[in-house]
Formats: sequence, C-alpha cells, structure tokens
Amino acid sequence: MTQDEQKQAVARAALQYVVDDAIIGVGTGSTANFFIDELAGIRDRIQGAVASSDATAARLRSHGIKVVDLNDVTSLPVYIDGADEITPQGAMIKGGGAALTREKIVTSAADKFVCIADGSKLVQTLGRFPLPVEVIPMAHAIVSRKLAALGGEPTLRLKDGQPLVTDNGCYILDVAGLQIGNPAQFEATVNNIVGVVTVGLFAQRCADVALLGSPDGVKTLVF
Ligand SMILES: O=C(CO)[C@H](O)[C@H](O)COP(=O)(O)O
Repeated sequence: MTQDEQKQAVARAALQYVVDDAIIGVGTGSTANFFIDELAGIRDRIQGAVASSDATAARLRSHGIKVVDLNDVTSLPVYIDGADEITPQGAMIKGGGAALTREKIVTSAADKFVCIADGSKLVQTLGRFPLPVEVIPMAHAIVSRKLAALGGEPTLRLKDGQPLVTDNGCYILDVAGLQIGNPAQFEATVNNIVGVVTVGLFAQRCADVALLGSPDGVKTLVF
C-alpha cells in the first residue's frame, strides 16, 4: 500500500470507534482529512463534531457535518487524529499542521484518543520530526534561546516568507536535533518556558489506541 492508501485504510478503520448519537472530536491533517471524508458516509449516526482547527471545521461543514463549539459540549467520548510520530508506548509528536494547541485542548476533553497514522510514523524515540512549539509572537526569540539551551535547534516556521500565524494568532517554532528520551518530562519542561503556548508533545496524555498502516493492512496498538 502507498502512504496515502495506508492513511485511507486507517481512516476507514477508525469509523469503528465513532460512538452513535455522540459528538466526536476530529483532528487536523491529511490523515484526519481522509477520516472526515469517511465520516461523511455515516454523518447521520452522530450529532456533530468538535474541530481542532479552522481547516477541519470547514471540511466537516463541506460534508454537511455539524460543527459544535467545545464550550457547548459536556461529553466527548472519542477524539480521532493523526500524528507526526508515535512511540510503541503511545507518546506522540503532533503539530506538523500547526493545530497542536487546539488538538491538545480537544484531546483533554475526550475520553479516548484514537491515533490514525501510516506506518512511517512509528518510531522508537521521538525527535526525528522537528518538535513544534506554539509561542506568543513577542516571545519567539527568547523562547528560541531557551529551547537551544535545552539542546534543540529551533526554527521559526514560515509561510510565503512570513511567520506562519496559527488559528490562535501565534507563531510556531520547529525544534530539530532532539532525541526525547523522557517525553512526559520534556513536555513539562517546555510547557514551563514563559511564552510557550503549547508544546506538540502528547506524552502526559498519550494515545489510547493507535491504528497504524502497514503493507499488510491496519495494525491496532492499545495502550
Ligand atoms: O498534528 C497534526 C496537525 O497539527 C497532524 O495530526 C500531523 O501533522 C500529522 O499529519 P498528517 O496526517 O498529514 O501526516
């Protein structure tokens, strides 16, 4: 299977985690987009979805799926999203699509996180993919220096030659050169830097289930 075929296969497999008559959380990125397209086929079975980005909200609406404000939701049985890297223990790097803060907020509201990813995302140690860190714009230089002091090589993410601005009006630093041996501890350390909005490490709250693509089909990991 190609990478896209793997993404489509895990997206389809994730439908089994959709809870009837519920509002579900939906992530951001190309794998999440495949999932939204699959979800359209069973949209009458759910009440609606909480979106982790403006792009996801637009795609849900384009399929006639109701987008619900998280503030109006008291129960979110499941959140389904991709990842940039995931370990065999379920810790993840996310934020390649710049949606890490809303992804982490929706994750915190969900009973279960189902990660859907092609097999290339499974790694033994997080950090080959540059770690996204969302920052308050006035603090990007000072936060960069602090991340460099932790051993990383931060780069301000650009779009069309200008700093990329997230849905929250913030910037993203992509931190290369890390080998993250203790993801939960590193998540706490980076979150503690003043000016950081969110670090794209999902380790204190890992995935509960991962559906990973492989040449032979979808493999399920339960954490
Ligand atoms: O965290 C994310 C967006 O902020 C995505 O889940 C992550 O970047 C994976 O994307 P893709 O499914 O396109 O490989």
